Amino acid sequence: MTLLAVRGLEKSFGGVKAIGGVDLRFERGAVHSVIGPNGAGKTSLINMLSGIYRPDAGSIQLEGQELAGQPAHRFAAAGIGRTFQNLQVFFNMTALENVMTGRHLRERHSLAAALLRTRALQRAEAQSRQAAHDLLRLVGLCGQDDTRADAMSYGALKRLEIARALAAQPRLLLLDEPAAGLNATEAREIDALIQRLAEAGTTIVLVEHNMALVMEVSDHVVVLDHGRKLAEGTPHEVSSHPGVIEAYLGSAETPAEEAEAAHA
Ligand SMILES: Nc1ncnc2c1ncn2[C@@H]1O[C@H](COP(=O)(O)OP(=O)(O)OP(=O)(O)O)[C@@H](O)[C@H]1O
Repeated sequence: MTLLAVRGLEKSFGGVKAIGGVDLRFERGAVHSVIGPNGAGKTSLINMLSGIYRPDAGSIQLEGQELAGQPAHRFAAAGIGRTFQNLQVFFNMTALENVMTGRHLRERHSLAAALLRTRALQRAEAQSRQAAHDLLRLVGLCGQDDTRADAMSYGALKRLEIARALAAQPRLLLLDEPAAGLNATEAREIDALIQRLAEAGTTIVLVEHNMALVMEVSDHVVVLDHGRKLAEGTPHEVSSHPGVIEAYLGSAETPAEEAEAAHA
C-alpha cells in the first residue's frame, strides 16, 4: 500500500531545474533508495519531502494528506522524519539527551504543567527516558546513554542521528547518506539497522552513494538524473538499465561497479 505519493514535483534555483516534474510512490514498510550522479537532485528531493524546501509545483501526499507547501514541522507532525548529512547532534549533551530532543517533537505540555512539574509531566519524562534508552539499544548504542556526543566516534554519531530521528516515531524515515564517511564494517551495521527498521514497519527512503548498501538493502530504487526520474525498479533492474549505465559513465562508476568497489 502506498504511504507517500509524489506527483509533478518541481523545484528550480535560478535557471537550474533541480527537480523537473517527478512522480514517485513509496510503499509502506519497504526500503526505497534514491540514487543518481552528483547534482541529480537527490538532496533537493528529500528537502522537499521533509518540508525544508517548498516545491514550485506538484503534490506530496502522505496517506492522502496534502503536505506540499506546508512548513517543515507539519511534515514532522504528519509522520515524516529525517536525518541530515551534516549531523544534527548536540555535542555538549549525552546520547540519551540527544535522543530525547527528538521525542519532544511529539510531546505537548502546557507552561503551567512544566512550571509545576506535575505528576503527568514527570511520568511523561520517565517514559521519554525509557523510550530514548530503548532506541539507543535498537541502533546498537547500548550502554552509551550517558556518553557525551563529543566523546563518540563518527560511526556512533551516525547511529545516534538515526535514533534521534526515530524518537519522533516517524512512519516514513528519510535517511540522507547514513553511510557517508563510514568504513565497510560500520556501513554493514547501518545496513542491518535499516533492515530491522523496515521489518518493524517503518518505511525508509534512503539517499546514498554507497552502492553496496543500496543494492543490499533496497526493495525499490529510483534513479534521478538532471532532476528527472531516469529509471526505477528492483536493484537488479536499475543496475542493468542502459540509461542508468550511461548516466553513471560520465561521472562515476556504474551502480554495479560502485557496489563491487565498496565491497572490496
Ligand atoms: N540551495 C540551492 N541553491 C542553488 N542551487 C541549488 C541549491 N540546491 C541545489 N541546487 C542545484 O540543484 C541541482 C541539484 O542539486 P542537489 O544537491 O539536489 O543534487 P544531488 O543529487 O543531491 O547532488 P550530490 O550527490 O552532489 O549531493 C544542482 O545543479 C545544484 O547546484
